[in-house]
Amino acid sequence: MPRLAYLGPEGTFTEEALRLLEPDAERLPCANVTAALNAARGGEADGAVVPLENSLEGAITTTLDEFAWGEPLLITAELLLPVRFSLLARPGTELPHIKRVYTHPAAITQCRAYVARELPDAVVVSAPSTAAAAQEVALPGSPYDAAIAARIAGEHYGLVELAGDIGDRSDTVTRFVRVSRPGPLPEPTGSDRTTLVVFLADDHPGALLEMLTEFSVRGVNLSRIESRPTGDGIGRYFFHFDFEGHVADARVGEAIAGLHRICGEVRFLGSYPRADGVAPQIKRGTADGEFAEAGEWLARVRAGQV
Ligand SMILES: O=C(O)C(=O)C[C@]1(C(=O)O)C=C[C@@H](O)C=C1
Repeated sequence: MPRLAYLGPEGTFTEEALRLLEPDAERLPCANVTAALNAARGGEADGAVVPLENSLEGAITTTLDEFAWGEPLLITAELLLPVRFSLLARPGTELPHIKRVYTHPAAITQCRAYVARELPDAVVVSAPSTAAAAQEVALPGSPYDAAIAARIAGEHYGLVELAGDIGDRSDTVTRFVRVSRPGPLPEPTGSDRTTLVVFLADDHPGALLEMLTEFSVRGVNLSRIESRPTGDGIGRYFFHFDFEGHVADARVGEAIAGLHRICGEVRFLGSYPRADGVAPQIKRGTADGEFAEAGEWLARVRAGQV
């Protein structure tokens, strides 16, 4: 039974994602995303489950930066989890009494319209996670009047739901990934995704276009591109890419090798089955067989068999 670290305490969306990804895993709750990833890196856990992006808010930047700078980890699975937020309070609390709300920063951005409309005078304070907020609000002397968290967190910590589904959109989804220390990759399934971090060799006109060309000419469809500051000053960025396909696919392998030739550093973060099961459209001339046939043709040309 694998032991998986996650952003705790019990009742976070990350825990729900972990339970769906690995129902039989032993769960190790951690105080934050970095601690969960470090537990996986250090061997305290066999892996970790962390949020990577949200369909409304975008990237979870802590996760992106950990993947780029920390000890290498490999993504082995992904999951798309619908996220529904509730306003939770101690029994007896009424909406007009709520002056201090506690929740995770990702929930603050996703519930902005509700808070502005229903709690215009409330101060919203950042918590380590939505469940940590619910746990804190449940304490009798808590300085907070309400938490924004999953309904299940309210049930777990003995809070009542004052309002449900308070997100700005009711179709919001967070994408979670399971990571492990480097080891064998998941086998290609025909519906896979690959994730990379790329550092430029130098800053020059067309550097981004050159990277994108490596994908474009091989028919590799990107699903996410993100720039993150390197920390070396204004205007210095590295790039995160998600794209369709598995590194075992010829077009993907060739694109990554191309990036390795032209960029400063490429960090491979894994090839793993897509959560939505969608198979990529293979453009003419980019199927594995076509790459193999072209290689054989080139070998004949080089041997003078024209
Ligand atoms: O606080 C939690 O419950 C989490 O699992 C974290 C997190 C996030 O980091 O985005 C996960 C899903 C929601 O988007 C809100 C918070």
